[in-house]
Amino acid sequence: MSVCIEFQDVSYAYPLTKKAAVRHLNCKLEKGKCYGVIGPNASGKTTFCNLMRGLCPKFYGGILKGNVLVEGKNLEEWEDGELSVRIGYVFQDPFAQVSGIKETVFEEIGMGLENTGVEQEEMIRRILEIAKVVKVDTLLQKNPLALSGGQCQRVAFASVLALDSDIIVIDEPTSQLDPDGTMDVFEIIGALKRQGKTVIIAEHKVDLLAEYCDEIIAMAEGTIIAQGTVREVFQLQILREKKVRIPQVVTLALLLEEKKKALSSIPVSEREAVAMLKERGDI
Ligand SMILES: Nc1ncnc2c1ncn2[C@@H]1O[C@H](COP(=O)(O)OP(=O)(O)OP(=O)(O)O)[C@@H](O)[C@H]1O
Repeated sequence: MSVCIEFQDVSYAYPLTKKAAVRHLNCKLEKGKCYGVIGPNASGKTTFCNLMRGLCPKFYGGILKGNVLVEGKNLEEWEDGELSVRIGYVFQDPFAQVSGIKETVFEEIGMGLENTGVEQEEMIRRILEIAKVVKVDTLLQKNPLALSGGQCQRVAFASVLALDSDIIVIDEPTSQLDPDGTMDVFEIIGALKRQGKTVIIAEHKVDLLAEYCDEIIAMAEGTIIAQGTVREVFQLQILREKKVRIPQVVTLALLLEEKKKALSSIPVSEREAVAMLKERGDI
């Protein structure tokens, strides 16, 4: 097991707030795995993402206690520029990600690459390739400030993918997207996983997380209440107690269990549930 991010008893309070946004976070994230971060509104998901990217407290200010280690090195030991290439970060608000200084989507996607020493030919090749993958190839000559929410979210995603970071943190990437756009994002996440990237994704769409993630980190009221495989975490009673959303298929399986009609195990996708029901001859 190779740990790439570790939280050691991390608590953090934003400036001018009395209550810490997150408290006593302890977790280890392994290289090459995909993590889904779930929890109700204001449970601390974004703050957790901001912490691993070093934005709290460097950008936001506030008080940090404990240690956040990236590749074994404490956050303070990382140069800002170095960390921003090592960890790609797709913000919750795509409009916040757009630089506002580039005139075309093409330039916007390439912006992060400009300072990394990538040769121009390679840079153009990468921008065109990624634009196709995230389906913004028809927008390349548009002004980034004239994009719709969904288009902006795709461009923000493309800018981060262009950096080819080993670790990619994505905070609610589908909030502005329709169902097709959402599926596109999850397909990209699947491709990133296959490339061996470490992906951390905060999302409310738990049904999709269950299908794509290796592990789930569940948060409530600023703390991590559970971490483990999708199957382990989603069946925990504490999630229901803390009003953490769980996949519909898990709710159904737990209900069947209550009625003494339990499936052979807890399914985490519709496909699995159908297979289990077929196996015992129910359908
Ligand atoms: N910039 C900020 N200044 C002060 N408090 C903040 C700031 N950002 C977040 N908070 C507070 O920190 C707590 C955790 O918020 P956070 O945004 O991390 O939760 P979240 O789980 O991502 O929520 P959501 O699902 O609504 O995006 C909340 O109480 C929130 O009000």
